[in-house]
Amino acid sequence: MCTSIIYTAGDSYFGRNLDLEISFGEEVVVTPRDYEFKFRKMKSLSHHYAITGMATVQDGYPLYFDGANEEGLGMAGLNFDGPCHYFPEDSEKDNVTPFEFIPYVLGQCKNVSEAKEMIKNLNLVNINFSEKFPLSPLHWLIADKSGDSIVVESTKKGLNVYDNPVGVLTNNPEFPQQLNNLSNYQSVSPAQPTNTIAPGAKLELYSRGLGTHMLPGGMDSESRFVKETFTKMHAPKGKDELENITNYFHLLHAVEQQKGLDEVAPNTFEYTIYSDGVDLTTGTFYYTTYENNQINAVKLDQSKLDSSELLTYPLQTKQTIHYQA
Ligand SMILES: C[C@H](CCC(=O)NCCS(=O)(=O)O)[C@H]1CC[C@H]2[C@@H]3CC[C@@H]4C[C@H](O)CC[C@]4(C)[C@H]3C[C@H](O)[C@]12C
Repeated sequence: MCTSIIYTAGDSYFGRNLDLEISFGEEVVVTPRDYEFKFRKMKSLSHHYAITGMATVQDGYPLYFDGANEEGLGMAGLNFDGPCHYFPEDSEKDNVTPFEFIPYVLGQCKNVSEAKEMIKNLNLVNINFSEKFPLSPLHWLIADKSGDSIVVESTKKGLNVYDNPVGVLTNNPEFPQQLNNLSNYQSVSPAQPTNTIAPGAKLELYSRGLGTHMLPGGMDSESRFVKETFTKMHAPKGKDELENITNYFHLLHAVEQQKGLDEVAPNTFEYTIYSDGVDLTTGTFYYTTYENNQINAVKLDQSKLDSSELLTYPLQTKQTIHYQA
């Protein structure tokens, strides 16, 4: 399971929680403008927008989980096992494999509307990266620095693109159902409720925060979708980058999966391996890991972007405690 958001407060911040039981050796990877992206069925891209994100590099190829380009367009792949369906090659369409989808879009599009245009003729073709990295069932949140976002889902019906009015994506079910389910929680509120259940009876407001009493708190994707939407929609906007990025991580950590709570096989637990966020205006990439909740960052270094070599930054997973004298 995973959660991805776009949060606009001054700048826009885009990223996700990666919830899983194993790691793929992911690290922060910057793909400079002249790295040659080879595609299985499309012409390669020898010059493109630079991309920063979380990826595992295999055979010299950055397999991005999520990331953003230098123009402020971000994209994240989240598990979508069940409804997800990829198609055989279609000679009428632009055939892009799921593992190429992030570089294909972020390499060429500046914003959500350009991405929408590019996706119109796209076919997510069922070709895997390798035996070791088989096809994975994903859907994607795509967002830009204006705060706009869309969801892309490839199902038996075809390639579906949905406008996302809440800027949140988790996992199953299909996006229209996730949105529909929010109807059940319309009355969740930061304010204390008024008594509409039994207007004549005297009901005590025995606690603060009673307006959120019905807010779900489970690890499942529907619960996280509702909780994250409520949390993000009511998030304050800070006065500077430090406040905003601090708020941003509070938003993602609100749906963090702690170890021990989501058993996916006997005695094996899925948990939030990392949380990350890119400032879509400056390109600074921030992250925390389960082991280290200090915020780490990689600044976008303009002087290194006109190159063809990947830049990699291993995750800092050691917690540092600031002992006071
Ligand atoms: C599993 C993760 C989603 C997290 C999640 O939702 N976990 C629920 C698990 S559970 O369903 O609850 O058990 C997703 C998110 C991004 C994915 C990588 C994308 C690049 C590459 C694409 C290739 O084609 C296959 C290998 C590849 C490295 C992918 C592996 C894996 O698929 C990643 C990590």
